[in-house]
Amino acid sequence: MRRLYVFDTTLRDGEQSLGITLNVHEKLEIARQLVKLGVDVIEAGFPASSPGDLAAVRTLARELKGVIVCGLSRAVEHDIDCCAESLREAGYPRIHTGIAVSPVHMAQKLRLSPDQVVETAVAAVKHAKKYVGDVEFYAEDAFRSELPFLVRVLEQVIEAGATVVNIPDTVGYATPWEYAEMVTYVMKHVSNIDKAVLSIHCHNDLGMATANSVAGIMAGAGQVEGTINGIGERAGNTSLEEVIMAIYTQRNRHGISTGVQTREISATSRLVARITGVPVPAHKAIVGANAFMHASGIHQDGVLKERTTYEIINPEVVGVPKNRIVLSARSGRHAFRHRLEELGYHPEHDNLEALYQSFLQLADQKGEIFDQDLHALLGDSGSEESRIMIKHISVTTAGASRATATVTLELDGAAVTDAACGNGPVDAVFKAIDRLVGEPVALEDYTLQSVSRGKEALGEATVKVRCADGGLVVGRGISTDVIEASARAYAGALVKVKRVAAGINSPASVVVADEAPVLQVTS
Ligand SMILES: CC(=O)SCCNC(=O)CCNC(=O)[C@H](O)C(C)(C)COP(=O)(O)OP(=O)(O)OC[C@H]1O[C@@H](n2cnc3c(N)ncnc32)[C@H](O)[C@@H]1OP(=O)(O)O
Ligand SMILES: CC(C)C(=O)C(=O)O
Ligand SMILES: [Mg+2]
Repeated sequence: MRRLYVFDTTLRDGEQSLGITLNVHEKLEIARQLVKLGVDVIEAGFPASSPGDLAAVRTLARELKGVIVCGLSRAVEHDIDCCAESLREAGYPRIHTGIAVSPVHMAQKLRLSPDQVVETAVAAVKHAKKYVGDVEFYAEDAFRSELPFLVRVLEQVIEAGATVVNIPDTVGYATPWEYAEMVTYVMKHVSNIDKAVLSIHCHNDLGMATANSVAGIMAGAGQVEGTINGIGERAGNTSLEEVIMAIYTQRNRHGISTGVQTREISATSRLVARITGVPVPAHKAIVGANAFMHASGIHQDGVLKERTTYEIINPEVVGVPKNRIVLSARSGRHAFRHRLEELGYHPEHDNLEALYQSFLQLADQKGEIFDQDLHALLGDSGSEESRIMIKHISVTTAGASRATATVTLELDGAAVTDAACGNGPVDAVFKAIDRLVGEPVALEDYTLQSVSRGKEALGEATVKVRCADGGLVVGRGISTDVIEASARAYAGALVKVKRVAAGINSPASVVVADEAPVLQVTS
């Protein structure tokens, strides 16, 4: 296996993200996690940029053990002196210095001729070498440079003592095959490249930082640079976790390994997101909240039969305890039954189909279905012959306490409609149902509570009614609409009373028609 070195610049290039400034405590907390993650190099900051960053790099250099701690500088003596000063107590210090090599940067930004750039680069490396043995040179904007000139610069800085040479795609302009071509070109034409490690550093302006980095690694680069969660200047840097996992998942095909403890990836990502305040998009590869969730029936069925049908990474490998099957209207019977069984329910085949249809109806209203929804669904279902159906409810309110409700029920196979007034919509609906069902009961108690999470959470209404014989009957109703939930609870209680009176013992239930709008409220 070829060993790839992993250079983390979350605390330097990552910190160049708009709106992020990390203090020493925050840098140290992230850096300690990066050590656990097993990166080889931590670029801790740009010591010349401010006294605070110099102090932060100094603290990290002193505190971190068993890892190379690096500081960035321009090819300017003062910057290099600041790096050296901040790295004095590091076990393994590295100074990362360099200068831009593309025509536009040299002419417009630096206002230096190519010869002056070579001279400045060599002088910077020599100056850094006075302090540390390990000097990395970056050829900024290397991808837009003229390759023969890049070769000339790299040969001379290696000659001056650079141990690592970095050829960044500073503005994220490359495509994978072009970046790989540049790596191949450098390896072939830089005569002394065997005396240094070739490093790659990509930006994500065209969304290709990971692809370019992997292409560069396949072409032979020995070190990859990037940040956790891909944070960084503009559109960000290469996401290290993506590159690491690309290398890991393909290790048997490409024979490349890193020293990274992949199980620390998820914790590292969460820590960086928390401390920087930059959230990780849900669909982000490896560390996004959805990365190991399966949403559609065909995928869920596949994963339940054999995980690798739709998962190329075992979530445990990156520190995610397990994948998740998310139930929604796109779920099929396999996933639905699987979750019910996990929750301890073992419905018969026929009942399962009825439950599945109720589940779909609910999922169409609600989106994601949580376990509480399933518990509610199970408690709310009954056999076909014990049902009454709420076909339609319309409520007109006038002021806070007057309402008229018109309710259509399918009762004993026939649709019946009646209307009633009440002190508010729920009272009016109850009175209309009273008229339709015709059982003499007194409402003893009515409660309403949320039983699941989310904007479309289910409301559960519970009613207690006292029958003519003095007994108490309870009805429960579940819906995303509280009036509908209340109607289901009340109708359920009344139908139970009716069935008990008729000597029928099977459980009663109330279902809602799916062919018509159930509820209409006007004011
Ligand atoms: C691609 C990258 O990510 S590079 C790293 C980016 N990081 C940072 O910029 C760190 C934060 N920066 C800072 O704190 C400041 O910009 C400092 C301390 C570096 C410099 O501040 P100032 O001295 O005020 O200069 P300022 O930033 O305005 O301009 C940059 C100067 O450095 C020059 N310069 C830029 N890069 C380099 C380099 N690699 N080597 C030598 N000179 C350079 C520019 O040409 C310009 O020079 P000029 O003043 O002669 O025109
Ligand atoms: C300073 C260098 C390494 C850099 O960040 C870049 O070129 O993107
Ligand atoms: Mg960069």
